[in-house]
Amino acid sequence: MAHESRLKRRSIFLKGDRALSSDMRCEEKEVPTEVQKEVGAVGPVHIVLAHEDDQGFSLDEEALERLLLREEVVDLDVVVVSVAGAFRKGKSFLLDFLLRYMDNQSSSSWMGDAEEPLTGFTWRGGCERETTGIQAWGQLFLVDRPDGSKVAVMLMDTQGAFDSQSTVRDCATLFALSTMVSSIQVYNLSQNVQEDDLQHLQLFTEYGRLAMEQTNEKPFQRLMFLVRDWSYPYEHPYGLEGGHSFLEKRLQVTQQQHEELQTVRRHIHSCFSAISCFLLPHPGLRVATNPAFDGRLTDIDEDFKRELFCLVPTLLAPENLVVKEIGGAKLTCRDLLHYFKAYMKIYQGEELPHPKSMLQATAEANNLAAVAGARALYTKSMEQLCGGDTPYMAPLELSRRHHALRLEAVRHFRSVKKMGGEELCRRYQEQLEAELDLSHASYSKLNDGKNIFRAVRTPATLLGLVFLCYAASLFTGLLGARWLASMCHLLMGVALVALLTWLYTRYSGELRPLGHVIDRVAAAMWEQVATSPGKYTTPRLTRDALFNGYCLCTCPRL
Ligand SMILES: Nc1nc2c(ncn2[C@@H]2O[C@H](COP(=O)(O)OP(=O)(O)OP(=O)(O)O)[C@@H](O)[C@H]2O)c(=O)[nH]1
Ligand SMILES: [Mg+2]
Repeated sequence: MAHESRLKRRSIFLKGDRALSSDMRCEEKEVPTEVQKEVGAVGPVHIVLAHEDDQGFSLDEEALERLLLREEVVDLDVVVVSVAGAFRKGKSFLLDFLLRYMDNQSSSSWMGDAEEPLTGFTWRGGCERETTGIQAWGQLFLVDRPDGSKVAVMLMDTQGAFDSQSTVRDCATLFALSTMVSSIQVYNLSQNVQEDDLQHLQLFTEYGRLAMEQTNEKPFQRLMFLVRDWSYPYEHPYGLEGGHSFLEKRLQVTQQQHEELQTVRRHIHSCFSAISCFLLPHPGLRVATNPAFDGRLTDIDEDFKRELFCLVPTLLAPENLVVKEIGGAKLTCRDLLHYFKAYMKIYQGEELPHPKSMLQATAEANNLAAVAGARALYTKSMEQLCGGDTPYMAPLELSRRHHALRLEAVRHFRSVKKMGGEELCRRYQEQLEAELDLSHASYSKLNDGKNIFRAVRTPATLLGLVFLCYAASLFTGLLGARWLASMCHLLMGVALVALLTWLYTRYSGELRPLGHVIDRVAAAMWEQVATSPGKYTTPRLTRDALFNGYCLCTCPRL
């Protein structure tokens, strides 16, 4: 029965066929869903589509709904097994063996006939990438677990990271997404676990964690480091136990380690509830280099087959299946659909920062550090010159000193060695200059605030107005113009109330918007008087001169 289903699959998705031209292979990729609908055959389904020309990814909601909302699975707890890692490292090839196991769970000969080509998820030799976006197997497998519960198992294949067509953001998005929706993530590596593998895992999982709600729990479930082509069985034997001792050593945190190495390891431990490692031998030269290899078992080395026979049940045996949980709650297929949509929306939005390449991130960090150093230099000197505790300073002098210090800060910025080239350096220099100009504006305001005449401007204006109105009311009263005198009285009352209100706002710190309005009205009146031509001529006060206090002795009104 399982063999029959494999045959049906193969008749439609014979992937190892080297006779196919690359164009034909492209057409083949588009066919599955249509064919599936017509003849009811099962194949890989593109659930996350990768778009050309830097257009990012989109979720094929219909395809995902067809998969997860099927009557027989919709309310079952879901187990999601995903394989992710660098491109061209045998991920899809491995997934096809996982498929064989799921197709034939109860048989010990699940690996299939010796001469049967390997089919299922598209795999092939060559150096160009094959899988794009995220693909799921077009059928969820029903499994009875030892505790009597029934679960639905979904197998997921992911676009390989670091191919020459994807940005760091693309790789991070796909890896993060597959980690977020899977309960078992297989991190597929070649030959060893290198420090950069751990750093990428850190970057990608952090990108995933960022898009999830913050909880104290570990955000992801099971992670398996799967090391392909392991060549040192004399140090750590193949399989799970060798993997365990190897990984323990690799992820060990010691006080002697540099902080950077410790952080990476702590981060990985903090992200997953369970971490394991499996060391898989090389499958043999026919698998790796023969263009006519179609996946048949006779062409694969015995060591590889023996270890594969142990690896697959480690992931998929009923007792080893892990139900997908988010925030401690188990997910059904229906729940998974909602989470998938929600996560996809977050990655399509703009609120998440863009992960960058190592050089780009380092260059930006260099430039930012240089900007910070230059800004600190400027701020320190300006604080000494016109900080909160220093006395009022002539604005022209302040402006002159600002320009000198700004020049010095820019010179300091340019003298620091930075990565990223002239273009990036210029961009950050412009940012620095804009920041220093802003700082100058706030220092100028602070300085203005220290000018005693500016501080008393509002009460002086209002008091002046009160006296003026009082004098006018007396004068108009004497002349017999009683209504005019009443108007002057009224105006005097308004000015008095404004003065008292202003004093209250300054004393209590309450009703600040009202105090601000009174300040602005008083300032407008003051300026009106100060700049009225012809009335106050000797000397004519400019606004700056007035507040500078430069012309104090020659200004009769002050
Ligand atoms: N060296 C080596 N080659 C393998 C192994 N498993 C599969 N291959 C070969 O690696 C090649 C690529 O296999 P795929 O399964 O298409 O690789 P992939 O990681 O899915 O590639 P992308 O979809 O492009 O990311 C094929 O020629 C396989 O025969 C392995 O364990 N070691
Ligand atoms: Mg692939």
